[in-house]
Amino acid sequence: MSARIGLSGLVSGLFVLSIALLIWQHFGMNKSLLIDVNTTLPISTSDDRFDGGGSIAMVRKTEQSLQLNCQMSEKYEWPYCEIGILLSPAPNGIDLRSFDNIRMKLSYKGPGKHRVRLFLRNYNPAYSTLKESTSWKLNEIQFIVEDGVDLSLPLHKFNVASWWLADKNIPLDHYGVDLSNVPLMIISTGGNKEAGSHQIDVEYIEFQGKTIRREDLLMGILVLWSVLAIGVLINMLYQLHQRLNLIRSEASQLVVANASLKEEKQRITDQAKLDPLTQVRNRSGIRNDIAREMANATEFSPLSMIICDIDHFKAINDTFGHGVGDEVLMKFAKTLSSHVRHGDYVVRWGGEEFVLFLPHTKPEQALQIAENLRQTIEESRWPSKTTLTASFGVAVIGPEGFSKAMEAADMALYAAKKAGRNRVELAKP
Ligand SMILES: Nc1nc2c(ncn2[C@@H]2O[C@H](COP(=O)(O)OP(=O)(O)OP(=O)(O)O)[C@@H](O)[C@H]2O)c(=O)[nH]1
Repeated sequence: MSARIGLSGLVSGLFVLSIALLIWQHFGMNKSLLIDVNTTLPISTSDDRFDGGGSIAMVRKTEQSLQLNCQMSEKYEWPYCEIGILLSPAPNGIDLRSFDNIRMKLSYKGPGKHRVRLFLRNYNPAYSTLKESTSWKLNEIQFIVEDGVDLSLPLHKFNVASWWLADKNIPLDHYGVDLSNVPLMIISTGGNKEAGSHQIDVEYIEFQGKTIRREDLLMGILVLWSVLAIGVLINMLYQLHQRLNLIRSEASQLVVANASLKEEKQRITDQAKLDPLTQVRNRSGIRNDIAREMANATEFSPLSMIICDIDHFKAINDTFGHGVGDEVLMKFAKTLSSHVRHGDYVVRWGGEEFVLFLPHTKPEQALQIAENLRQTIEESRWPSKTTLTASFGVAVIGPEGFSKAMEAADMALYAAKKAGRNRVELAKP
């Protein structure tokens, strides 16, 4: 919850910051480079006499302007006079790319059209040499001066003089306007061939721009939003990873708990199948096993059963008490269990009566087992030095079913009891 509040706070904060920066950039963040009569930059003149012409240029500072006086002669095909202002000594010019506009106030007196050219010469070692300033790229713009009117020239309107490109054999890669390293600015008469006196007054020239360009600011804001988005994404992945780990650990705890519950359930189920006193099976604990053994039994490999009942057990209880009676029952069960095979079943059927189920055992074999048990019981030592005997009824669980076999075994037991006890009887077919 608090992370969500933190995130929405961050998004709102960044949104407000972005808007504030854009507004500030639009109305503020201004920078300028002003050149007027007070400039300390080195100023020079040149004219077409260098090219064989006869025009004479002179510059002076008046109270309000830099003044170019030009005695234009028609001797040269393209007569001109110009003022050069050294912005910075080559090869280190100034970078004008962060400016986007030039404001200026000029006035022009003289015959013909009052055209003026502004050159921004760019130095680049790829095509420029220090000695020859004509090798510096000729970025130019031409305009007509209206006296006393402020002019505004966007820098993107400049182009490179085509005659200069041809004259200097400039490779195609360098054809475009380049204002990244400008040492020299030139104000020149522009294509006006009328002979006579021409006067250009430069009141000021101001390069205007923004300390941060709109494109750069937008890029910066985009980067900020991208960083935020990536941060949020990484945080979400981290949170998901943490939750996944938590779920995994909870799942493994559940697996452990489930396994121990299963164990406990199995223990309780097993316990429920046992007689609590003697720890042999009880009746309900044998049901499924007997059903299975009956299904597996065949005529040649039958399932036999022996019912055995302690003789005169009541007398033991009466003589020695129930505690001794219990001890006798426990030892009796142990004796039965230790004298049958693994895979046979010993069940306390109730009171002092036990039933043995013997898979894959024929009646004569069951009879022999019962006889062995009878002898063992008779010969064993019993608690309180009492003597003990038991009677046995043997039967086979045949196709007639369990109840019939149980009935037959019970009758055999009854016969054994009737015949004097401590005997084994086989059920009548
Ligand atoms: N100590 C003890 N006695 C039990 C338990 N279950 C049954 N008895 C006793 O076992 C005795 C069984 O007596 P009877 O059914 O008369 O049989 P008997 O005395 O063995 O006589 P016969 O079977 O005819 O030889 C009763 O006194 C029951 O109280 C038990 O868990 N512990």
